[in-house]
Amino acid sequence: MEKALSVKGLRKSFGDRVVLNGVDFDVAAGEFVVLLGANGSGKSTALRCVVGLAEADAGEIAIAGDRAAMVFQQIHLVRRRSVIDNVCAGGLAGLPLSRSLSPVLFPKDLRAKAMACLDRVGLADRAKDRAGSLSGGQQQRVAVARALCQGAGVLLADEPVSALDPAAATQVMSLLAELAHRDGLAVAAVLHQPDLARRHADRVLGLLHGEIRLSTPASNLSDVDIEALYAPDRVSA
Ligand SMILES: Nc1ncnc2c1ncn2[C@@H]1O[C@H](COP(=O)(O)OP(=O)(O)OP(=O)(O)O)[C@@H](O)[C@H]1O
Repeated sequence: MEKALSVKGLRKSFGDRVVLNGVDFDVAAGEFVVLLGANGSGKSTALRCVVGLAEADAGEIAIAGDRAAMVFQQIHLVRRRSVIDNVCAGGLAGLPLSRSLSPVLFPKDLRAKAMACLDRVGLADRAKDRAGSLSGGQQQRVAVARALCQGAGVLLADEPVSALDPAAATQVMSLLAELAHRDGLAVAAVLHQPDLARRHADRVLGLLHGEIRLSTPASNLSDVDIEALYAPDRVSA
């Protein structure tokens, strides 16, 4: 499969704390990868380096089309604006400067693109509603639509379901899997739920002590793998 995202030798420290100590991984177009690891193992930092929110100390990051979009646990919609306006905001960077400066009324072509993204996440019928009136799960799907509106081939998600109830979490995970499998995006999500990774992802990567220590087909993820990531001292004792 074609690599859409390739990360090699990624290093990042905060002061004396080495968080990423040579992280290597790839995500192919059409693949859904989940990154697991204990609190503080550097999962978010790795995604933030890929999307450009943090600056890596060293390493190579290659992104097909040069652009990755990201969704977060904190959804950050503008609650008072309509759903469609929130999705349009994802496409602003793609407009010429003169058309992006006063986004009170978004251009017609951008609204059409945003509607297609909303349709993709199953929320076209809620386009005119206030974003704050949607449930948490629906808001996260709007955030995914906003990310899709950026037109990136790589979609990153940092704990996208941690604030959602089980049914909404399943819906968002199914959507991420579909975006990979049906639409050909490369999708990488940080999760704290190994069971959801098993059910929805293609491959699981495990981060420990600043390195990728596990790479396995998601359906093969074992309890021993999980224990080795979250309680390594117990496994080696
Ligand atoms: N901007 C920052 N300044 C200083 N330290 C940071 C910064 N961002 C992250 N860290 C530290 O880097 C380490 C890794 O953080 P990161 O958020 O990447 O971990 P994580 O695996 O995503 O954790 P969690 O599962 O708790 O979200 C932590 O020790 C954290 O305190």
